[in-house]
Amino acid sequence: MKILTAEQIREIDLKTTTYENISSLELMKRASKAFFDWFTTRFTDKNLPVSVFSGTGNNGGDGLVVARMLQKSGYKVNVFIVEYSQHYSEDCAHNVRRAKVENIPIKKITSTGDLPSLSGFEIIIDAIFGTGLNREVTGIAREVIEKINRSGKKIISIDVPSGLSMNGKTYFAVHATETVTMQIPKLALYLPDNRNFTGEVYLINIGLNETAISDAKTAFYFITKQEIKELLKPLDKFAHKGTQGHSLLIGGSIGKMGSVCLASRAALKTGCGLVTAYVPKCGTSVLQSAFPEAMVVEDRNDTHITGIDFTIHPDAVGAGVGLSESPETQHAFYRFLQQNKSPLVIDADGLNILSKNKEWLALLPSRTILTPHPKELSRLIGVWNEDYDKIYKTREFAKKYRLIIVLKGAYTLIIDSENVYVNSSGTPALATAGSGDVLTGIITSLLAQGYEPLDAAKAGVFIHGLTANLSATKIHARSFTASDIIDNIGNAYFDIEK
Ligand SMILES: NC(=O)C1=CN([C@@H]2O[C@H](COP(=O)(O)OP(=O)(O)OC[C@H]3O[C@@H](n4cnc5c(N)ncnc54)[C@H](OP(=O)(O)O)[C@@H]3O)[C@@H](O)[C@H]2O)[C@@H](O)CC1
Ligand SMILES: Nc1ncnc2c1ncn2[C@@H]1O[C@H](COP(=O)(O)OP(=O)(O)O)[C@@H](O)[C@H]1O
Ligand SMILES: [K+]
Repeated sequence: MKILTAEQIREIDLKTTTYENISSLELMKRASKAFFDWFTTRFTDKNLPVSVFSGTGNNGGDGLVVARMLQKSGYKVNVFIVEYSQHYSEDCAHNVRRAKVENIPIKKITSTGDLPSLSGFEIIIDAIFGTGLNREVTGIAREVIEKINRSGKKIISIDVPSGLSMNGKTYFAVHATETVTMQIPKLALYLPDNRNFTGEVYLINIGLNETAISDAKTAFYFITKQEIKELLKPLDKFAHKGTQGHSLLIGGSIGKMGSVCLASRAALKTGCGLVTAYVPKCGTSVLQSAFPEAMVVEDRNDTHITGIDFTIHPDAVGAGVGLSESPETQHAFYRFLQQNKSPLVIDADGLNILSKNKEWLALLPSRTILTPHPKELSRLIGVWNEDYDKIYKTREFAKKYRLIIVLKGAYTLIIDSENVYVNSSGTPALATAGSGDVLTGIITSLLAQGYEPLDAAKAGVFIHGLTANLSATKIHARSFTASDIIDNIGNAYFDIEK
């Protein structure tokens, strides 16, 4: 699914009205009805007092239409118009008139003295600014937003939290508890810098014209379940373990053997036919008792890897989990990179070793997948100022070395030399020890099964996240562990194929 800019969305808006021969007012009604449906399925108690804060543009117009629909269906609604400009958009002005005729309580806020008490309201609907924001929020709009943010109430933003910049760092905006955005994902909603503004983000379909959307060019995408469903290959009736791919996981050192166990088990559970773990001697019995399905190739050294010599022919290699950064291991890793021809995933200490020896990056096969968390990324590419800067620097880095970067986070980003993909699955339950090791195993397995590196990264990240979504009502987020991710990979496949 495409992530688009405010300008592109405006164009799609316009094209929708032209192609479908409807007025902009009609489109506003469609959008507001979609929000109304979302709202009324979640908040069924019509006695909860609702306040709608509307601006004077089309986002405000949406707020007014929503207020009208809510009152008509029996909700108790009050509207506050934040008059930051005397100039109302045509559709907003129309809906102010309609709301007055329908006797909805409306109050204008033009100065500090007009600021209402919020204590009587349970829910605040924020429709002050949408994607039309084009400068810093000042004056009365700022005062209203400060008051809303201090209220401690549930704040539901229509389209975007008012004040959120669509193309740069945001310093001041509504702190929404939920953002209900209209059909097209906006990059700003998924950036960690904006986590205090967006709350939980929902996408609702408002019936924008599909041709208009497909005409829009972009380098930013939101990964959806449908897309992953389409890229997963069916299981061949005549499959046998030799046709399903052989994953090799290289890693582990004394005290850190769990990481390779997790990665190896995740690889097998993701569907490759064979898994071999390459570990130091101290890891052999650990691995074989924890995970009997795996084969083990043992390093000559006891506590950490010093050789990386093997005679098997893996279809993909995942290297780096629990590896350690001792000088002998670094040297072994260098020699491995010199010889390796298999598709490759590098994580954890593998990344740290590369950060210390940046010239080795040139040895990586084209489309190697690196899976850093933000700290590991900063060791590789240096520091950044804010999220947009981080994304562009990462894309440059991916381009320079022909890599695919999986930047882990609440919304994991997959970045190659051209495009940026935002993952849509996952919950904070994944913030648990070994979660990243499991991801390495999943992606390595998909690579071994013959998926293109970009597809392996997208599907792997999506499946990994989905295990947490599917477990949300069965395992409390606080007690969800990396092993629970592995145990739910099968459920994730079921859910995707549904
Ligand atoms: N396809 C879709 O998704 C659909 C979208 N729809 C809805 O339209 C929304 C976008 O509406 P919009 O373009 O009218 O802009 P909006 O955000 O309401 O701002 C209003 C005006 O405020 C002004 N202004 C800007 N910054 C300012 C500031 N800091 N302080 C003070 N003033 C400032 C600026 O005007 P200016 O002053 O620059 O002339 C701007 O034009 C969108 O988010 C969605 O809710 C649906 O209705 C239909 C389908
Ligand atoms: N709040 C969150 N929401 C969704 N996913 C998360 C969240 N926090 C962490 N994750 C995911 O969990 C994994 C953590 O990986 P990593 O930081 O390498 O952990 P570890 O080193 O413990 O294995 C990543 O895939 C990341 O995207
Ligand atoms: K808003």
